[in-house]
Amino acid sequence: MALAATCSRSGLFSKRKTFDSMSKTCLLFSSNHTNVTLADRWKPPSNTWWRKGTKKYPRTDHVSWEERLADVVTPLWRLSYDEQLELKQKHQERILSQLCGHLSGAFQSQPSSPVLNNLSFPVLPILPSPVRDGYRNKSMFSVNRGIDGNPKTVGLYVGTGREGKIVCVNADHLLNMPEKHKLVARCYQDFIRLSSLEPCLLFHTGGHWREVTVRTNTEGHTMAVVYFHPQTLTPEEVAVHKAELLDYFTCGPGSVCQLDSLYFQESTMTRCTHEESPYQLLYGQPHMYEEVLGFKFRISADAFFQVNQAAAEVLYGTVRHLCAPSTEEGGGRTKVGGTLLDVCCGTGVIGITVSSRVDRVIGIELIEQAVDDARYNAAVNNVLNCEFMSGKAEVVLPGFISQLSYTSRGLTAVVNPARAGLHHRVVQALRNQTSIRRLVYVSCKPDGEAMRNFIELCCEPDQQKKLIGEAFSPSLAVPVDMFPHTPHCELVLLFER
Ligand SMILES: C[S@@+](CC[C@H](N)C(=O)[O-])C[C@H]1O[C@@H](n2cnc3c(N)ncnc32)[C@H](O)[C@@H]1O
Repeated sequence: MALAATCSRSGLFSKRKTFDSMSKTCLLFSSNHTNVTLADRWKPPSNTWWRKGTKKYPRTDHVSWEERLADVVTPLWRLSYDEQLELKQKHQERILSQLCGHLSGAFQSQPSSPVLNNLSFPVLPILPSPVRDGYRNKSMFSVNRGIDGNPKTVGLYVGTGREGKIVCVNADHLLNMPEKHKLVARCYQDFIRLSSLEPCLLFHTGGHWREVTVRTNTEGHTMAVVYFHPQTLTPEEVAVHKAELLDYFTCGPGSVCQLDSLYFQESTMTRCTHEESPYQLLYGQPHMYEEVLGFKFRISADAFFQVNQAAAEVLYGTVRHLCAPSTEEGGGRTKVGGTLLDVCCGTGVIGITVSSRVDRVIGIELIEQAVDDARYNAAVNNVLNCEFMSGKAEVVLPGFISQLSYTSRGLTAVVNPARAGLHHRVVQALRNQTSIRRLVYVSCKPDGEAMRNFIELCCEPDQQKKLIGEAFSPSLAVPVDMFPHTPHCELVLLFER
């Protein structure tokens, strides 16, 4: 499909093209892929084997561990950025083609269904990330055996437990990693090598030092969170090692990192929330702050924030436009009004950036710290029409959605779940609240569980699945590149009915 070639990749709201004019210039979605391009030929590099003739050999002997790590974490690093975008565009088109395939099958018995008639919808050209290298504002480094066998190595993994071989490789050469994150990882490695405690490689085999997460913001502020398995240590013994860690990063060699916050979490599970095991502030500021579309956001250690701040502005600008497409009239923006339901709202970024265009925003979020941030963020930005509810959306939403009275200006939903997608009960609640005419789905993995959600939003009414409300139809797709050098991107999909 020639879509990527025919549409400009200038920013969504660039001076040359407005959002509306771009959607008109794009070809309509079609599943006929005729042009074979680099994007079609590209295959992810195999990290375990290389081929010579018909034989396969383990790759360890000719490819460095660093190169193998780059192939795992940033598999597109050998391609130019234009080639990367072309590849991602094709990939998103294939996913949308699958969705259309499912839906056309599902509606075969109803040839006059509006969903079937609306299966040609525009897919805009992928919006590029304004920053391509060193863009990550959050990195998590593991601790495990390095290339030289040293178990106190801090980096990222190559290989899997299933293959029986995991090697922890320093991440210094990765294109998406900022210098500050590399520096903190190196210092943490030096620290644990000095420590008398062992690293925790497998929970059941003992050891204490675990991952470190590093977060930075546009102003260069840095937060580090060190995860620690207490095993059988007493609180007094743990306190000694916490003090050593603090001393190392504030007065010792680690002070070169100039940390603004140092957190410590004693955790016996892969991931613990603040409620399960508190994030203990050893030093500095409790929060990070970031600006998005002119609003200031507080981000707690436990809260989600998009990993690429510059691209997040592009994403949230797109989402705002699709949630509340206000127009400029007489020098000012006309308000769209109505209520916006922000499901999986995190620190409230989507709701708050849309707030001036609607009458009311209701956000729902699982992580307590993120909900506290969202309430704080609304208040600090003087936004008075947002309220945030904490809990699982599948528990909270079905209870109150039917009480949302229909206002003449309507009800819009925006959902931005984690990779696991939305719980079936959330889809049911959204679909069966007929006041919702417009739904914006933001997904970082549209070919995973999100695809199941798309199908449930658009399939024929199904009494058994309690999907009773009128079906939605996809009407516009906008891929946004949040993760240069990787095959991933965000997909913003507008559904209407
Ligand atoms: C991809 S993040 C998006 C956050 C926010 N929309 C943003 O742009 O920053 C997904 C969010 O969903 C939350 N979440 C995960 N499972 C949830 C559930 N069952 N109910 C409500 N929120 C959930 C996560 O804590 C996380 O904050």
